[in-house]
Amino acid sequence: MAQGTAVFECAQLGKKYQGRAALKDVSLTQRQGKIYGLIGENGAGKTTLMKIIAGLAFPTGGTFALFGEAARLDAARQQCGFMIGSSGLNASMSAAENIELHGLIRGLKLTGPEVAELLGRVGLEDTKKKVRGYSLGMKQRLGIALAMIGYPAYLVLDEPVNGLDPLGIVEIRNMLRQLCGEKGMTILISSHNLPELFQTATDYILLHHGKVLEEISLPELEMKCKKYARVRTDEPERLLSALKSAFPEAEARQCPDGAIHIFNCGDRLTDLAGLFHQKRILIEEFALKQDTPEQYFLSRMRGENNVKPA
Ligand SMILES: Nc1ncnc2c1ncn2[C@@H]1O[C@H](COP(=O)(O)OP(=O)(O)OP(=O)(O)O)[C@@H](O)[C@H]1O
Repeated sequence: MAQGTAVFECAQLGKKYQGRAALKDVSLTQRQGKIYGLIGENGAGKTTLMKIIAGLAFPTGGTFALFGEAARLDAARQQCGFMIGSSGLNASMSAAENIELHGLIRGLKLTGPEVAELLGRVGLEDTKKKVRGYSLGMKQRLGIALAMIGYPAYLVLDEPVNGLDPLGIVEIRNMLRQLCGEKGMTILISSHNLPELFQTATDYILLHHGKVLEEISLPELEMKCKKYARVRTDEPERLLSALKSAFPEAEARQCPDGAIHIFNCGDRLTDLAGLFHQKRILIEEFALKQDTPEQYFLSRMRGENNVKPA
C-alpha cells in the first residue's frame, strides 16, 4: 500500500445510544504508515469510534470506509487487527494456544516460530502457564499480540498500555513504532496516558463530547507548544492593537481567565515589555510560559480561542 493512502475515512459519522449522541458529525481521514493517538475525556466517544471501525457497533449517521471500501467492510476488516475492551482471551489456554486459536478464527494456521515471534514482540515468554494465572499487564500484552496476528495493515488498540508497568509501557511503545516503520502499519491508539502517547503517535485526534475538536500532527503540536508570553491587562483591545502594529507576526490567544497568550514573539520579550510601557498599557501580569502537549489539549477542551490582534 502506498504511503499516504487513506486507510480509514469517515464523513459526518454519528452514533446515538438510546437517543443520546456518543459521536456527532465525525469526519476523519487516517493515512497509511501513521500512528494516530485518539485523545479525549471519559465518555468522549473514543471506544465508540473504534467499535464502529471494528464492526462491534453500527453508526446511526454518516458514512465510513476502510481501505477505500465502504460496502464490503467485512472483507476490509480482514486487513485489520483490533483490541477493544475484553480481548477474548481463553483463560484455560496458554498464550501460544490463544494465539493459535485466534489465528485459526482469522483463517491463519500459524507455525510455532510465527507464534513465538508474536509472543516475543509483546515481551511474553512461551510458557505452558494458563492465562488465568496472568497478571493484568501480561493479559494486556497478549491482547495486543492477538490483535497483531497476521500483521494487519491497520491496528486499532483501545487503551493498550492500561495496566502495564513503566518498563512495559516503553517496550510496547517501541514495538508499535518498530511495527509502523518495519511493516508500514497504520495504528490507531486511544490512551489516557498522554505523556506516553506523545512519545508514540505521529498524529493526534482530539474528541470532545463526541465531536472532533482538533486533528494535529506531531510537528504542528510541537509548534503549538512553543514558548509564549502570558499577559494580563484590563485594556486588551489597546494591547492587541499595539501588538498588531509592532509585532505583525504575533498570534494572540484569549483565555477564559482573561489573560492573553502571545505566540510567535520569539525572544523579543524585552521589546514586548518595552512596547507596552511606551504605549502606557497597564500590565497586571507578564510571564514567559510554555505549554506541554497535555496543557495544550486541555486548553482546547476548555474552549480557549485564537484571536487575531485587532
Ligand atoms: N452500549 C452503550 N449504551 C449506552 N450508552 C453507551 C454505550 N456505550 C457507550 N455509551 C455512551 O456513549 C458515550 C461515549 O462512550 P465511549 O465509551 O465511546 O467513550 P470513551 O471516550 O471511550 O470513554 P472512556 O475514556 O471512559 O473509555 C458515553 O456517554 C457512554 O456513556
